[in-house]
Amino acid sequence: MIRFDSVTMTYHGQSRPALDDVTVEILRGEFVFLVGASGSGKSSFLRLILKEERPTTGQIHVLGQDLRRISTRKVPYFRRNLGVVFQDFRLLPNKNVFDNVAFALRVIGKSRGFIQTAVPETLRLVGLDGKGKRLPHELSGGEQQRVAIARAIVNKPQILLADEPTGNLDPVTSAGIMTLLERINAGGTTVIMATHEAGIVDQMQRRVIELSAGEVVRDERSAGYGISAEAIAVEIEATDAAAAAASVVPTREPGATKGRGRRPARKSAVRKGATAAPAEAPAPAVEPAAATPATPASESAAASTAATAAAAAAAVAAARKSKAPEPDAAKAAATEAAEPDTAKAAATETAESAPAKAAESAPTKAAEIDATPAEAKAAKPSRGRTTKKAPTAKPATAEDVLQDASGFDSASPEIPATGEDADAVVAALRSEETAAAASAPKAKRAAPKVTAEVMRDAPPLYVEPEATDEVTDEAAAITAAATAPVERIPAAGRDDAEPDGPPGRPAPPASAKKSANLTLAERLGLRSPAGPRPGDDDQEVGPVK
Ligand SMILES: Nc1ncnc2c1ncn2[C@@H]1O[C@H](COP(=O)(O)OP(=O)(O)OP(=O)(O)O)[C@@H](O)[C@H]1O
Repeated sequence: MIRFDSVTMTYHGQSRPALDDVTVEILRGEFVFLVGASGSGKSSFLRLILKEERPTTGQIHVLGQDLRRISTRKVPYFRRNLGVVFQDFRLLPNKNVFDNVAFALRVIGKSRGFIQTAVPETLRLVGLDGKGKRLPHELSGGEQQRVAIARAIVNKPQILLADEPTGNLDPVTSAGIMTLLERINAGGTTVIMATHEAGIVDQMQRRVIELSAGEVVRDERSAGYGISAEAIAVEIEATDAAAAAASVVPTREPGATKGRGRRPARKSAVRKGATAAPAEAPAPAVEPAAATPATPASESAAASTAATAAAAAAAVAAARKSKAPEPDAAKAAATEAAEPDTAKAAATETAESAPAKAAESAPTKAAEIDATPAEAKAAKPSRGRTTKKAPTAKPATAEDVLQDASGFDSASPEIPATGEDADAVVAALRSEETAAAASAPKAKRAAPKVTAEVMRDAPPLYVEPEATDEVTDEAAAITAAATAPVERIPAAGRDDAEPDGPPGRPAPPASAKKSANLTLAERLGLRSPAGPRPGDDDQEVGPVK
């Protein structure tokens, strides 16, 4: 279904490839997690499948097509087989739920009748029945993501690509989204999801492809998030913090970060023991199918280091972004972040004071930076976590939606064939976006991570109807009574037989005579002949007399 053959992709102007000699095959119906540290190439992998980027070398086949052979003009049509979901939902803020989902269908020229059937059906599938008239800002984050998922699947794509779909959601809501994706996958859709959520990956035990510095370093069936992904994330963040510190503290201990420049994370993973958990034996080299669970001690050390590095980097970055004088505490913490021994102290110091100082001088900028003090604290009990960019639930532009949901590439001169005038739709949406900018939802902070416990305890998103319940049983009894075959008593066998039936036919039974005086509702069993019973709905179903 999807095949990468020795794919290397280097972005324009970059020296290091985002993906480096990647060869993988994903089969129809698989559920695949793409994991790896920030910058390891997950989004680039998804963009290549979408043909938003093209490989520098190597070949990609999707749905049996060599992507090199799909012309720019045909790309929108190719993308109709793919649904895409993002971390920041990308809904049209001034369109209600129904129209957000319908929009992609309108643009690709689906009939009004199709839309009227497909949209409610899909909303029901994602658990949003009855919410079609709500605007995105009237929904919770989880509901907004379900709208985005509904939009991605309404055209029944064969492949669903999800880039950090739970990154903006709290753990319980995230678990609900995962049950939804699982169900979509169970329906036959191939799902590829990039994520940092160790809890989700560990709990679901699906195929895991792990990237590190653009290379596939692990490809396991039924796997967890894996120690190497965590170690890489921790190491990179620590390195980032050290690099940030280096840039603001020109004269410091020469040995403090010697040889610790940003480097291929795979090598870092091998060195994890020396960096994140000095008390532990070095972690094993990354081998396919050889992920070893982290010991609690190494986990906690890793988490502390991650928190430290993240908080320090945030403080320094905030100060640098604001062009304000760097807070001393931030400098010190960032320097210390490179030293595992002082990680904990630095985390506390940084989390409590440095970002606060930085925020004083640049409140808006500081809010944009990842790893706030609260997050740094939240990171403590969890496994080594990365510090992704602070997710922002930004509203989509018309082009985004067209491109993401229906395969319209705004860079492409071609607009897919439409039932409505796509140009007009886009123009109208642009003006709506301008008006909506003021009411756009505020940026959210990253949610706490999903743990395996939360995944286990998450209520299913779909509530299957109860097989039996009181109302159903009662209704069934009434229906059975109303439709039960009438007992026919042969006229010859009755003493009181009256010759009132047509010759050759049995006379109507006594019950039939009696029923002649009943109302329609009574005859159908919808109303008791003895009058309403206690608790009966007193609405009339038919003429009483
Ligand atoms: N448009 C771009 N131009 C240049 N370089 C890019 C571009 N997009 C990504 N990169 C670089 O390519 C590498 C891989 O980035 P990518 O976004 O694929 O990583 P990722 O694993 O998805 O990260 P994250 O988890 O933070 O989303 C990074 O080094 C990144 O800086």
